[in-house]
Amino acid sequence: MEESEIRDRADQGQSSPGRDKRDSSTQTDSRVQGHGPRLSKVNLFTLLSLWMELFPQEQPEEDDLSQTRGMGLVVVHDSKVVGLHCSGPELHAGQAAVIQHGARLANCQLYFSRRPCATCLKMIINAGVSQISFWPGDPEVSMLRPTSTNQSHSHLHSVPGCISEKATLDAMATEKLKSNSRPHICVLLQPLPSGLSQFVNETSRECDFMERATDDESGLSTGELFSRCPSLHTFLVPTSQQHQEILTQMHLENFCVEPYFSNLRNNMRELVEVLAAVASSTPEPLLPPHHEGLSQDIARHCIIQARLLAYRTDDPKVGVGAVIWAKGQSAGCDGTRCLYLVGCGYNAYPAGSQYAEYPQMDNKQEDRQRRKYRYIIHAEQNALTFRTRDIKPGDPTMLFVTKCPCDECVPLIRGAGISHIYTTDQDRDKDKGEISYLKFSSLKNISKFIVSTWTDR
Ligand SMILES: O=c1ccn([C@H]2C[C@H](O)[C@@H](COP(=O)(O)OP(=O)(O)OP(=O)(O)O)O2)c(=O)[nH]1
Repeated sequence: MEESEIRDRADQGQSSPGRDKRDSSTQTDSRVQGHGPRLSKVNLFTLLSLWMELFPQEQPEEDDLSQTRGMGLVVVHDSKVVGLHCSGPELHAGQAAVIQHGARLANCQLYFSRRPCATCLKMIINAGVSQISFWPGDPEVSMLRPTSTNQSHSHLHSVPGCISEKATLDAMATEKLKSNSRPHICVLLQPLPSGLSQFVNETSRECDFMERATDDESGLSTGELFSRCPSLHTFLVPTSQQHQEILTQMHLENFCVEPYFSNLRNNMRELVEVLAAVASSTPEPLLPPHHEGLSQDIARHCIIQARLLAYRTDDPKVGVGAVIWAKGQSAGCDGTRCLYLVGCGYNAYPAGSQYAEYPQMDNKQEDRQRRKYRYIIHAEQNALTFRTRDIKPGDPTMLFVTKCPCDECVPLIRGAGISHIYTTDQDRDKDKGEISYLKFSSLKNISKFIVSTWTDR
């Protein structure tokens, strides 16, 4: 369908500031030039949507009889993430977004981890979103699952040619909604920039979490990392035949033509592998028994979100990601229960300056005017500046950040009313001249959890 598209080039039609800057003639530091590639926005939003589908649930939300799968959803406005949602026991992710954002969904772009069902789609279209993108795997109303048996989850791959009437009717309705609606409904799937998989793999192995979690397993291959996260298999349709059948039912038969089909499956697998590398190198925290914040699995889930955001950094050398969640007074309407997103970000040059020629060098550059520190907005600063909700004094508000907050950020975090910080020991208590990390340790009245050991200090 012409509304559906697969982009063949990462960041096609968009600038790639990090790479442009790295190639510029002002680069003199070999470490800067050697920095890895970055995630495109589309890839970042796609990965966050897949990861949201796996948000830890109190009880499994999937209902074999209803055939409806849980889903993840990222709501984006002006290129900023304004909502992270997942399906819960009562509401689908799309419905939850309508309830939480209402008419503010107008002109937003939505990234779903599956093609949403007609029930969600009609409400989202009605809210006036500008674009709906979905992962081209098994849709929300599953086409892999047999209807009339009580087969377990593990059998749902193995039934080709068994698409239920419910799934077929849903596919027809979604197609009708799609062809009669204003928003652009598409598959936005970009290939990873070359070298990104390897970069994520290497940095995951080197990161604090992996070193401490699995000292003896530093040689794990991507495949092995992948096999440690079996839940990620849910995003890949097991056989080519089943996948083609599903795409055809979704009126995406043009995706079944070679070489596009093989490219599609390959791109999907590579993206899931990135998620596998990041997720499998982040162990569950060992939070102390008296801990009043989040459960271990939710804390881990959020730090993985921050780690994904870090791969979108503008800094040619150090990526930092931050995400802020708050706990409301009453149970929320989606699978995140009482938790709602406040904001998220990564370290980058000021918004809108992708073509600007800002200094990028670190402390090793003797000419201080060419150092980056006075120009880069820190991950926490972006998360706070572009927050989608106000921080309410009564609601515990949790910052997850992949690097120890520096002295520039600590007063902002305190001033904003953050009550819990989950971070790492990286550079803590160091004074590096242009940037120092001395204030964090003496920060009072905020609960601090250090990821390297995942204890409170
Ligand atoms: O709380 C913080 C602290 C730092 N940063 C970002 C800002 C800058 O983009 C980068 C600086 O990283 P670092 O302190 O590691 O300095 P470096 O000179 O780039 O690296 P290093 O001194 O570790 O070699 O991290 C944040 O986003 N949040």
